[in-house]
Amino acid sequence: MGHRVMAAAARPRSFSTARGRVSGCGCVRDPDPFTVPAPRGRSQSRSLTAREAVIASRDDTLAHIEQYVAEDATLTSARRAGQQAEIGPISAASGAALRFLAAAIGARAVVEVGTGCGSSGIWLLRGMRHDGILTSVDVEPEYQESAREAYRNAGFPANRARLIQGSALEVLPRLTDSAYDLVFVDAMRAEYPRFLTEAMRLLRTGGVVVFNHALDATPLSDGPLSASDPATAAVREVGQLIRDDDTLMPLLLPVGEGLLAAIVSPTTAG
Ligand SMILES: C[S@@+](CC[C@H](N)C(=O)[O-])C[C@H]1O[C@@H](n2cnc3c(N)ncnc32)[C@H](O)[C@@H]1O
Repeated sequence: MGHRVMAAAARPRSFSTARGRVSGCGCVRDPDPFTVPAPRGRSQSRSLTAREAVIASRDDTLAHIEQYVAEDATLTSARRAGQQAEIGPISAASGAALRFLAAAIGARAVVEVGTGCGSSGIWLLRGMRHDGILTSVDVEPEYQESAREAYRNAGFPANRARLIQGSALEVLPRLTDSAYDLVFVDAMRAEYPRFLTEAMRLLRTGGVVVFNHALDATPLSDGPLSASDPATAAVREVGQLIRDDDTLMPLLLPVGEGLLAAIVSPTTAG
C-alpha cells in the first residue's frame, strides 16, 4: 500500500498482549523475544520480538481494514491515475468511509476540495442520492479532466458533477450558505482551519465535514511532516477546533491517512 495507515497517536494508550502490557508509545514492557505463528500472508514462522509481534498484528489489522471493501476496476484505474500524477488519491477504506457517510445522511449536495483524478469523487457519488450533485474544486484542470473521465467510466452522467477550476479559498466563499450536506477537504493542509470556517458556513444542520490526512499530526507525532511545517500545526489545530466545538460531534477514523469527521449538531454534543 502506498499510503500510511496509522500514526502513533492512533494507537490505544496501552493495551494487553498475551505477554504483557504495551504502552501507547508502542514499547512492550516485556523485552524478551518470543515465537508467534506467522501472520497471515507471511510464509514462515520465525521468532519475533514482542514489539515486532505487536506491530505485525497491528499492520495485519490495518491491512484487513484497508482491503475489506474492495475497489472495482474503475476505482483502481482512477487511483492509479492519481498515483501516477503523485497527488495521493484516497485509499479504499477512506473511500468506503466517505461513501458510507454520504449514504448515511442522504447527501444530495456535496462539496469536495481537491478533485484530484477522481477517486474520492467516485466514492462520494456512489454514496449520494441518485439526483445528488458533487461540486468539486481543484486548481489543476488536467486532473479535473481525468476525474471527469473517471466519473464517466463509473457510469455517472456529466450533470452529477460540477467541477470548478480554481483555488478553493477563492471558490468556496462563492458557494451558497447552508446549502450542502457534506464537505470533504483533501487539499492544502496548511489552510485546514480556514476550510473548517468555510465548511461551517456551507453546511446545513446535520451536515458532515470530513478532513483527510487527519493523522499527519497527532499529539504524539508530527507524522511525515516536521514540527515547524505550517501544515502540521494546521492539521493539529483543526483537530482541536473540532473537538472543542460544542456544536460539532467529532469522529477520528484510522483509515488511509486518517479521516476526521464531524456532524454539525444543533445542540451540545454530550
Ligand atoms: C490529495 S489530492 C486530492 C486527491 C483526491 N481527493 C482523490 O482522492 O483522488 C489534492 C488535490 O488538491 C489540489 N489542490 C492543491 N491546491 C489547491 C487549491 N488551492 N485549491 C484547490 N485544489 C487544490 C491538487 O491539485 C490536488 O489535485
